[in-house]
Amino acid sequence: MTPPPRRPGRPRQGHRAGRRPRPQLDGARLTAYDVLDAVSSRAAYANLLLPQLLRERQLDQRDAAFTTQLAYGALRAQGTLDEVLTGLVSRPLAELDPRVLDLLRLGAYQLLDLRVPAHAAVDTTVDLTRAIVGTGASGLVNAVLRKVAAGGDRVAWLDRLAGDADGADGDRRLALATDHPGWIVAAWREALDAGDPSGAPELEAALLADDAAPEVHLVARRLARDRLAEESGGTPGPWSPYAVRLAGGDPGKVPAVREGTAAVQDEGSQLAALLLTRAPLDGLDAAWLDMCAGPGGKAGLLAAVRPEGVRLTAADRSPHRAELVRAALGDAAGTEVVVADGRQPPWAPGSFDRVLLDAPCTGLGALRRRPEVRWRRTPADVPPLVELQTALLDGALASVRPGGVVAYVTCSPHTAETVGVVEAAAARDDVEVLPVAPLFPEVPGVARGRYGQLWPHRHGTDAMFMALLRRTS
Ligand SMILES: C[S@@+](CC[C@H](N)C(=O)[O-])C[C@H]1O[C@@H](n2cnc3c(N)ncnc32)[C@H](O)[C@@H]1O
Repeated sequence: MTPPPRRPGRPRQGHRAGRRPRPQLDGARLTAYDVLDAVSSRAAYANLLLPQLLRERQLDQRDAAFTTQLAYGALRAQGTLDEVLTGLVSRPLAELDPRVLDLLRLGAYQLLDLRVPAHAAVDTTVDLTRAIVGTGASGLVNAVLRKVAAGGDRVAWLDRLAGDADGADGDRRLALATDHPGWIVAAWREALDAGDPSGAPELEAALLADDAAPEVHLVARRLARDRLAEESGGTPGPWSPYAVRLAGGDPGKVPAVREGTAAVQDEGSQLAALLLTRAPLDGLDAAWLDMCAGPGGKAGLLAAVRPEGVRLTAADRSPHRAELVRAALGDAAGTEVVVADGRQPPWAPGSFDRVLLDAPCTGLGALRRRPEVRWRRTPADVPPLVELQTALLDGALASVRPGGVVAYVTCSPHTAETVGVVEAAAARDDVEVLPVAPLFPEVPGVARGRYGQLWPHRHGTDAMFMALLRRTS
């Protein structure tokens, strides 16, 4: 086992240094706790912090895998774990010391989801509590976790929490069983058009797919896909002609990724960029715009696949993200990067033949990648984003010439951010909707009415939404 790392963390309370030898802390559990603590106390992103901690603390492979399982799992299951804990603590959870709450989540997750033997889960969490918070708190943690263990496994707890809910209330059971907030379950049901009970199996599959770790996908930008597959040990992706899917390993070690001729990019994002290129167009096809381009994933692919002579402008409101786009485009000829607010485009109206609007969104389509996001996002996040998306789509439609096309893309299947925004624009006299599915005949199950929708459970991609609009005059 790896020796326990020194913990940076917050100052400990209730522990007088020098009086008692510090218990031998479990490095994996301590690191997982530190991730939970950083997420709840300073809104850190686990997928950025965890790899950094694993590197710094040099956990061995087995401990690193256990840490990842613990940290991601407990963050993903947070809402369900909190429902279990709520009935076992005399105060509202929000009134607990946040460190104690995170420790309880960590312990309860081991008991309910990992089936770690009760004595190991409880004792290690009590040791952590004593070291991190103090002896007083360790009594509470001990008592509560023993009650969690006594309540049986996850199924027994779900039976108690959800009762025999069925029909519409079945969503509550589904929410608890798949670790999603109820509003996201309702949003998925709507997006899958799974309003009737026969849609339920797909709804469950869609929710479960959010709980599985995603494969790493690469995009071959400036080398043949077969060569990339060969040098990375991956296999060609099923949908994008540029995609390679990796079974494992560090993509940063693939020579083409290091050299910049390939990059990490979800296959769904590749299709979203390709949508722009596949749209039928009458007349001139010489100027493309990626209006929300940072950090440059789709712009990088567009730059690589555009026909000769096409000029690509990549814009972003954020100077920092525009800088990342510059790095992604490298020295590609016929490209320019501008810092611009797409709601008030600085270029002349109708300047472009094709415009990609990969709009800022809730990111609910990539829940697999960010375990804590489902609990951080709330329904109140949606309306301001819809307002921004609507204004950006207006800007995109103003930027395209009559006869030109706008691809509207989000990494969210939420109906308000997707169909809602596009239908409002499509009601204009000078806009027509072009069906997406015929442009992807090789991708089954992509049609969402006239629009396109990828799903992790159907396509093994993020849940990207795609729509295509043409300016008619
Ligand atoms: C979903 S991300 C784009 C991802 C990018 N297309 C890629 O594939 O790497 C949305 C981007 O929109 C930018 N953005 C937000 N509001 C904007 C605005 N009003 N005008 C232009 N860009 C904006 C954000 O800075 C962010 O980089």
